[in-house]
Amino acid sequence: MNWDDDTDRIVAPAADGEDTAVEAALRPKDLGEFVGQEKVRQQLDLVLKAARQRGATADHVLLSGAPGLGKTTLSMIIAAEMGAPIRITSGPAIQHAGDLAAILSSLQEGEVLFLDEIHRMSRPAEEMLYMAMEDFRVDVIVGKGPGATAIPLELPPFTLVGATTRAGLLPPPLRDRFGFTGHMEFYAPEELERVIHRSAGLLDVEIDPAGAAEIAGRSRGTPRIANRLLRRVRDYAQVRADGVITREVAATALQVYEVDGRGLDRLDRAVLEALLKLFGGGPVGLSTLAVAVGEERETVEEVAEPFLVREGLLARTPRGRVATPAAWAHLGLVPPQHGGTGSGGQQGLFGV
Ligand SMILES: Nc1ncnc2c1ncn2[C@@H]1O[C@H](COP(=O)(O)OP(=O)(O)OP(=O)(O)O)[C@@H](O)[C@H]1O
Repeated sequence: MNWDDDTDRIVAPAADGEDTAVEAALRPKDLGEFVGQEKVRQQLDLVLKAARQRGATADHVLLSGAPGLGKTTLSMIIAAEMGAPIRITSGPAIQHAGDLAAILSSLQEGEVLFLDEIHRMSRPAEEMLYMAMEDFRVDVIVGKGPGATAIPLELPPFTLVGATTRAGLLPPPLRDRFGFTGHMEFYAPEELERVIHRSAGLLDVEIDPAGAAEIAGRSRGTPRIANRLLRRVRDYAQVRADGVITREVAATALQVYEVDGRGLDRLDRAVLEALLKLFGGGPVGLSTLAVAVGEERETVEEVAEPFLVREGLLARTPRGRVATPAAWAHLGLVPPQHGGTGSGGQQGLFGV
C-alpha cells in the first residue's frame, strides 16, 4: 500500500473517489439535520435568521477545521437556509485574479460562493477578494504594462463561505472581512453514533446501537470516516453475516480492514510499535523512526503523527518522539522499568 497518498487509507480524513460519489446522498440538508457542532450551529442559525428577517444577504462566513468535519455540508446548508444557489470552487483552482473575476462577475444576487481551501489561493486573487467582499466591486485590469487600465466592475451582493483547515494561515486582512467565523471541532463518539444511525437509515442498512457505537469509536472524531467505515461494515454484514450490523459484526469487519478499537490503522500501529519495541518508548528522532517503519519522514510526520498526538499516544519533544503511558497500554505492552534492560524506556519516557 502506498501510504504517501493519504487517501489510500480507510481512515484518511480527505475524500476519496467513492466518498465523493456517495456523500451527496448522506449530507444533511438543513441545520436541524446537521449533527453536533452545537456552538457553530446556534451562532450560524442566528446569523442566517437575522439576515433573512432583514431581507439581506448573509454575512461572509469562515469555517475552519480538519477535513471531513462538514464544512462543505454546512456551506450547502447556508445556501439552502437562505434559499440561494451555491457555487463551489477552491483556492487551488483560482490561480489568477482573472479566474476569480470570472466567477464573481457571474454570481447571482444573494448567491453563496463556497471557496474551499481558501488559504491556498494565489496572492493577486486574494487581494481582489478583499475588495469584492467589502465593497462588492472588483477592478478588472485590462492590458499590460504602462498601458494597463483598471475597469471597475460592480458585483451583486453575495455570501462568501470560506473553508480552511488552517485558519492561522489566513492573512489578517482576509480573516477580518468575514462577519462570522465558525471553528469546527472533532465530534464526540455519541455525535458520530447519531451520524452513523442517520446514514444507515439513508443507506437502508439495519444497525443496532452497539454496532453504531463500535464504528463511532473507530472513526477518529470525523463524520466522513464514520460514513466510510459504515459502508465497509455494511459490505461485510451483507456478505458474511445476515446483513444486520451488530457490535460483533462491526468489530470483526473493521479488524479485516485493520482499523483497531481506537481508530488506529496499520501505519499508526507500525509507528507506535517501532517507537515502543525498538526504542523503548523514545525519545527517538523522526528520521530514525521513519527508517524503522520503512516510510518517508513526511509520511510519518504528516500522515500518522497528527492523530497519534491528538489521541495522547505520542508526544513531539525537542529531543525526539516519545510514547506516552497510554501508548504502552494501547498496545498491551509494559514500559521498561527505570534502570532496567530496555533501551532507556522509562528515562526516555519522562526525562524530556
Ligand atoms: N454534522 C454532520 N452531520 C451529519 N453528517 C455529516 C456532518 N458533517 C459531515 N457529515 C458527513 O460527512 C461527509 C463529509 O462532510 P464534508 O464534505 O462537508 O466535509 P468537509 O469538512 O467539507 O471536508 P473537506 O475539508 O475534505 O472538504 C459528508 O458525507 C457529510 O454527509
